[in-house]
Order: sequence, then C-alpha cells, then structure tokens
Amino acid sequence: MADLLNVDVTGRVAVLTLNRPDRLNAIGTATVDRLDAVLDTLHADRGVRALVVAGAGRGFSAGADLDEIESLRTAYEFRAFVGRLTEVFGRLEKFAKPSVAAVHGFALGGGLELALACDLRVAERGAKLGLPEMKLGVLPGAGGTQRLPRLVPPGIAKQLILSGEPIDAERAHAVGLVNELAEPGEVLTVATALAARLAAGAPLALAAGKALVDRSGGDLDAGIAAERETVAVMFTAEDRAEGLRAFRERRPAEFRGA
Ligand SMILES: CCCCCCCCCCCCC/C=C/C(=O)SCCNC(=O)CCNC(=O)[C@H](O)C(C)(C)COP(=O)(O)OP(=O)(O)OC[C@H]1O[C@@H](n2cnc3c(N)ncnc32)[C@H](O)[C@@H]1OP(=O)(O)O
Repeated sequence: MADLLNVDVTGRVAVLTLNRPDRLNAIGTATVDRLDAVLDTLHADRGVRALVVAGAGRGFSAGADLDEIESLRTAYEFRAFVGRLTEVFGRLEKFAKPSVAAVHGFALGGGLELALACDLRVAERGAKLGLPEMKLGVLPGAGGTQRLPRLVPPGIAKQLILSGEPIDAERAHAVGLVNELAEPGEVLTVATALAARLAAGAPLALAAGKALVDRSGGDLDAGIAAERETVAVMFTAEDRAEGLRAFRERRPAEFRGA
C-alpha cells in the first residue's frame, strides 16, 4: 500500500504529504496512526526544526474518511474514531517544532481541522476552506469548534460551522485563518520558505513561544508570569549567548538547541 503520509526532509524542514489522492486525502485512523509515528521520528531528529503539512493531488484534504465512518457501528466506535483524530491533531499542535499547513484546492472538515492544528497556514488563491459537517447532520469533531474561534472572530467561526459552507483562501486570509496567500501552484514553495524562516529560530525559544501563545487565552497575569519565568530560564541557554554573538559579529545565528 502506498505510504499514506510521505515525508521529505530538505535542510531543516520536513514536508509531510497526505498521500491518498484517489480519496482526496481523506483522513482515517490509518493516516493519523502514520502521522503519530512520523512525529515520533521527527521529534528525535535534531536536524529537523520545522514541518510543512501538505496534500497530494487535487487538494489538501476532503476531511475525515467517510468510508471508515460509514463502517462504524456504535457511538462508542465513533467516539474512538473521533478521539484518535483529536489525540494526534493535538499532538501536532503541541509539537515542539513549528508546523505550516500548505493548503491547495480544498481543506474541508477534518482536513481543515488538521490545518487548524498546525501553527500557521498558507493557502493557494481560490482554495476552499470549510467545515461541511453540518451538511452531514453533525458537527466538526476533531477540534474545529474550539480552534477556529481562537483564530477568527466568533461570528465568522459560527458562520462556517453553522452554514457548513466554505470560504475561499482570500477571505480566509482576510479574517486571519490563513497567514499567507500563494499563487496557484506555489503553495508548497511559499509554505516551505515560511517554515525555513521559522526553522532558523532557536529550538527552545520556538517550543516555548508556541506554548506561551497557545495559553494566551487564559489569565493575563498568570500568562505574563509564565512568560517571565520562561524567559528568565532561557538566559542560561547557550543559544541566548549565540544570538547576541551573531548580532555583534553581523552574521546569522547558528542555534544548536542548547
Ligand atoms: C456516514 C456519514 C456520517 C456523517 C459523519 C461525518 C462527520 C463525523 C464528525 C466527526 C469526525 C471527525 C471530524 C471530521 C469530520 C469530517 O471531516 S466529515 C467529512 C467532511 N468532508 C466533506 O464533507 C467533504 C466531502 N467531499 C466533497 O464534498 C467532495 O468530494 C469535494 C471535496 C467537494 C470534491 O468533489 P468532486 O470534485 O466532485 O469529487 P468527488 O467525486 O466528490 O470525490 C472524489 C472521490 O473522493 C471520495 N471522497 C471525497 N471526500 C471524501 C471523504 N471525506 N472521505 C472518503 N472519500 C471521500 C469520493 O467519494 C469520490 O470517490 P469515488 O466516488 O469512489 O470516486
């Protein structure tokens, strides 16, 4: 069976490509199991500093695998299915290395929820992003109702979830769902270049920065305290000294994650 998720490492960036183009990269248990295993490998690979998640064929992903869902017989089985998607998407979101989703064609349902679990999103002009679960009589079940309103105004999130209708990449960019737009055929180039810029950062600072921003919806004083204590400890990091040295020597810093 062709690999459900191809991995290609170029420099400090690992490009993960959903590889079920015949099923429009529908995401089922086997795909998220593969993603989980790939994250184990990439976690251990100190040379990889950032990830890109992309899709082969006509689009990024048409969502959760409706064939697998139709094979489920009980609510408990369905809960396990949704729970596994949510578990692995959550692992990607909390992964120490930043991730960029490269969306072309469409990112729908669980496909958009996968892109929402990435730190940043690049989308090709004309791509469709949406949560059509309402049209199937259900709701997004892999984090969409919680992650989308953290990125876009709640009214926009409600419109996507309650109407089930997609928006195009240009609108998604205007409301903050997409970080950068790419011309048709260019999304992988733009997403990989963005990931490479992130990969130049200090690994400890990248991981801590992700975690601090992800908790920013909580209590302000507690968040500022967490930021202060994190930055204080980072003072002892070798990368902090390297950053200043590189500035003085007018050269790019070479951060080692120490
Ligand atoms: C049994 C259903 C119960 C409903 C429960 C579902 C919700 C579960 C909620 C919790 C699950 C976790 C959260 C995520 C949920 C989801 O993602 S649900 C799925 C959401 N996605 C969609 O609704 C999009 C479905 N696809 C489309 O709308 C269209 O395919 C398209 C993307 C607009 C492209 O259209 P077109 O160009 O006309 O191509 P098609 O002919 O439709 O598709 C080509 C083949 O690909 C198959 N396919 C498409 N999407 C999926 C999919 N999500 N899963 C499996 N297979 C898919 C499609 O059947 C075609 O196959 P063939 O007919 O064999 O050629």
